[in-house]
This record gives sequence, structure tokens and C-alpha cells, in this order.
Amino acid sequence: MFLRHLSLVNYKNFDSKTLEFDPVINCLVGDNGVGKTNVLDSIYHLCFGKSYFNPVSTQNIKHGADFFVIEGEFEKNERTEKILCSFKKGTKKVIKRNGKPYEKFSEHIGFLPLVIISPSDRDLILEGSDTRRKFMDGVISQSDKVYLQNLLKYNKVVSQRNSLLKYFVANRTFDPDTLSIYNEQMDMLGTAIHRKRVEFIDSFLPIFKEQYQNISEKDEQIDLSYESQLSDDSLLHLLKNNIEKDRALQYTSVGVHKDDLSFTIADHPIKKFGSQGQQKSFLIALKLAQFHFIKQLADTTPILLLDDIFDKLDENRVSHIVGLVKDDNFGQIFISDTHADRTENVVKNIHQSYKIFTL
Ligand SMILES: Nc1ncnc2c1ncn2[C@@H]1O[C@H](COP(=O)(O)OP(=O)(O)OP(=O)(O)O)[C@@H](O)[C@H]1O
Repeated sequence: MFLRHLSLVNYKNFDSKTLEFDPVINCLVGDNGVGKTNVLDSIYHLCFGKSYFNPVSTQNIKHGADFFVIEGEFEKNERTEKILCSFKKGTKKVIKRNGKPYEKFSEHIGFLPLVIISPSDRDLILEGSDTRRKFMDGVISQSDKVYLQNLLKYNKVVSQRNSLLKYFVANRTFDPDTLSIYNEQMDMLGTAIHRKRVEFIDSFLPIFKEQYQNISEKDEQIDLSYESQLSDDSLLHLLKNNIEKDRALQYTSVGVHKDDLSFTIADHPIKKFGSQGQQKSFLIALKLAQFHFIKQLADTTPILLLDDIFDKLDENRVSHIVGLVKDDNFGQIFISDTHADRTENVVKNIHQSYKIFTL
């Protein structure tokens, strides 16, 4: 799969911009702040219906304007797919495929698989568990529609249960029967989500370890494991046992919305004990593993966005990653960098078609 054509109107710093891409390698070069990342983000937007960097849609509109439009023409399995994503202040965002609007954006997720590697990936190591859950959910959802639907339903039930717990306190009342309806729904959906996450980690872990060894070129013992309260107990049981705590907190303190991934090197948390280089390799390996995992399951090859990749890796390692396009049926890569020469050096040596865009 590849993106042939992109057109932007009022998207972040662009008034109007049209780009015709190479099917294999595309480099966006220019000074800091010219909008290289914004172009990559607009491609992400077409595939996921939202920005990777700023989920507040109004903030993706160019300052002073009141709407944005992103249009892309993809070639997928010998068909042209025209995707349009538009948003006007005060209205709902619209995503259309070949002129037909999606009723639910979730139906679009996974149709155009894409993986982005960016400096903000460091949040996966440094920030709270929600960033790691989002990563895991993002990978699974691109290839499993049922999982995504279960997740959306689960989140809705948790939020309804939380409202009920607040209502109990505000009105000095308690209704165990209504609460148990929510508990049962959470249990059914949460158990399915937990099972899928266990299966996912089982198949993802070997791919991740292989990618890490390729990048680090050293024999380091890294690990990734799934942590969930549901590993030891059923969710229904956990919810019942924690009811007094939940009533006091006025929110649901147990469930798969508390799951986490633990990242370690030599059995110690990478956040505290990994060097900068080890942390960077760990993050790149996670994202490349995501790429290979999705590729195995999708009906097409994901697009790979490499934002500011030289921030993470030296030239040799960047060459290694960009060189993956030489593999059969690899797909399309977009690279952003401030140094045109450095980028061209790397891509020239791959001996594949490429285009350089100076912004
Ligand atoms: N809604 C918006 N309206 C207008 N400009 C915006 C908006 N959102 C972001 N920008 C501008 O976009 C620019 C940042 O673009 P981007 O992050 O794509 O730069 P870059 O070329 O990737 O830079 P770097 O090399 O520093 O990563 C900034 O100048 C910022 O002010």
C-alpha cells in the first residue's frame, strides 16, 4: 500500500499544500518548525481519523481559520482509495472513503495500517500506564475489529459505572442491583480484552526481542511483560471485593483499564536502569515489532513514518531501518529530518526510488 497524493488546507501551519509522493521512500527536509512533522501527522490523521500529536481537533486547524481538510489518494491492493478528513469548528469531524462518509470512525481503523516512530515515543517509557495501554490497544485494534469494539464498549461501561458511584455519594444512596448490572457487563468485556492482550503479548514478544537484537547488536537481556489484576482473579470477583473502596473513591479502581506493560533490562525497569541508547533502541524495537506484527495480520503492508529518526539513532542504524524497504513487499516510508544531505546519503545507498521534499 502507498500514498500517492496528499493535499492539505488550513492544516496546522499550512494554508494550502499539495504533495505527490514516491511509492517507496519520501524525505521531508527543512529547518525546525517548517512543518515536516505536521505533514507526517496529516498522513496519520487520514489513517486513524485523528492527530498522533494533538487529539484536540480545533488545535489542528490553522490559527485564524475555522476548518481544515486533508485529502489523500492511496493505492491499496490495486485499487485507488480516496480518503478525506475534514473538520469545521462547532461541527463533527467527517471522514469519507471514496466519497462515502463513515458512520463510525472505528470502522476505518486498520483499513490503512500505519506505524509512526517519533521522538514522543519516549513517553512510552517515561509516562504513566495509559500511554502503554494505548500502544498495546493501538497495535491490536489495527488487526482486530472485535477487540476495538469491546474496548470502546468497556470504556463506556466504566464511565457509566463511575457516574453511578458519584450519584450514590451525591444523593446519599446505594443501589447494589444497578451496580451489579455494570459489574457483569464490565466482567464480560474486560475478560475478553484481557484474554486478547495475553494472546497478543505471547506473539508480540518474540518479534520484539528479535528486533531489539537487530538494532542493539549486543546480547542484552530485555523483556516486556503484561501486568493485569485479572491475571490472578476474575474481574467480577475483583469488582465485588473492591466495592467499598470504589464507593469511597467514586470511581472504578479495578479492571483492564488499570493494566500496564512492564519494560525491563536485565530484570530491572528500563526507565530507571536503561542508558539513553538502550531506551532509544528499546523504543525503536517496540515500533518495528509493531510494524512486523501488523504486517503479518493485515491484508497490506503498513506505511512507516519516521519522524526525526536521527534524534534516536546514528546514521548506520537509520540506514539499517530504511534498508528494510529492500525487503520484498516492504511498503512506503516517510522520513523527516533537518539535514537534507544526511538524509539523502542514507536513502541514496538503498538503491530504491525516492523523492526529497524541501519544506
Ligand atoms: N494550529 C496551528 N496553526 C498554525 N501553526 C501551527 C499550528 N499548530 C502547529 N503550528 C506550527 O507548526 C510548526 C511546527 O511544525 P512541525 O512540528 O511540523 O515542525 P518540524 O518541521 O517537524 O520541526 P522540527 O524539525 O523542529 O521537528 C510550528 O511553527 C507551529 O507553530
